[in-house]
Amino acid sequence: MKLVIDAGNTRLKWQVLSGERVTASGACLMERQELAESLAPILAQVRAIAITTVIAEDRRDELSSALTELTGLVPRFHWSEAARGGLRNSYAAPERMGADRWHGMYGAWLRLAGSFVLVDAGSAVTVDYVTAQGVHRGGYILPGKAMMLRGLRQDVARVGFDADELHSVAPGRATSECVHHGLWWMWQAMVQRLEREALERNVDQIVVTGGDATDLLALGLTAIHLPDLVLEGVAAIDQEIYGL
Ligand SMILES: Nc1ncnc2c1ncn2[C@@H]1O[C@H](COP(=O)(O)OP(=O)(O)OP(=O)(O)O)[C@@H](O)[C@H]1O
Ligand SMILES: CC(C)(CO)[C@@H](O)C(=O)NCCC(=O)O
Ligand SMILES: [K+]
Repeated sequence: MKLVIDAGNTRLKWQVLSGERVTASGACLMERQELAESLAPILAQVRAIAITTVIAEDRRDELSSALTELTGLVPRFHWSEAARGGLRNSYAAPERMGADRWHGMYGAWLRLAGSFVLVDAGSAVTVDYVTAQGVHRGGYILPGKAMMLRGLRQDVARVGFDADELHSVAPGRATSECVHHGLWWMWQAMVQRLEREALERNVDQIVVTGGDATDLLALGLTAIHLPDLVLEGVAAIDQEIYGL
């Protein structure tokens, strides 16, 4: 059995694969204790570990040694590449691209025919355009939803608000409403822009993934929702290199 991990800035997501079949999955925070508890039921079966991550080097080293301690295995880290299987990166320095973006694009490239735009709504939001020929046209990096709220909470003195989200775009009449409606209003604008650009650029499909993808769908985005796309992409690459 192979353990595949996507370690993002907020959460770590994992799957256990038996051949190409997912037999278990989970998510946890990056702390040692949480990780050990989350993985406890499957640890004995793990024979290899494949990781995609965008966390900083010190946290990555901690994750690596925690996994080695738990399993006795040295995890295999996968990074962004210049090209693979017909998919081509637009970055002059491909290794600088977040591995989650590359692995998400590769997952979509393997699954879909035609051009696509991949929206990963996680801690940050990324938007990446890929042509039907597999050429990455480029993309965007934006602050994520939780990050936008945190920014308002931390960086302005007089904007306190409830944690409860309000899904409305009506102009607010109290601080909490103004903040939550404002966020929803901005995300609705993002949905409208995505749909317009997809038409203008002849994009066949909009693909969404990440913890906040359901918000985009709730706002009416016409898209394919593939929640495990980043894991799928890195699993495929690990298999191409090391086998099942
Ligand atoms: N259980 C959860 N814990 C934390 N965030 C969650 C959870 N469920 C949904 N979310 C939402 O998901 C977002 C984080 O998305 P995701 O889990 O994809 O992040 P990530 O993989 O850590 O991010 P990234 O890869 O961009 O660093 C947050 O903005 C939050 O609103
Ligand atoms: C943008 C994020 C944070 C999204 O998870 C990640 O892909 C990342 O850290 N990227 C590095 C910079 C880049 O992709 O150009
Ligand atoms: K992610």
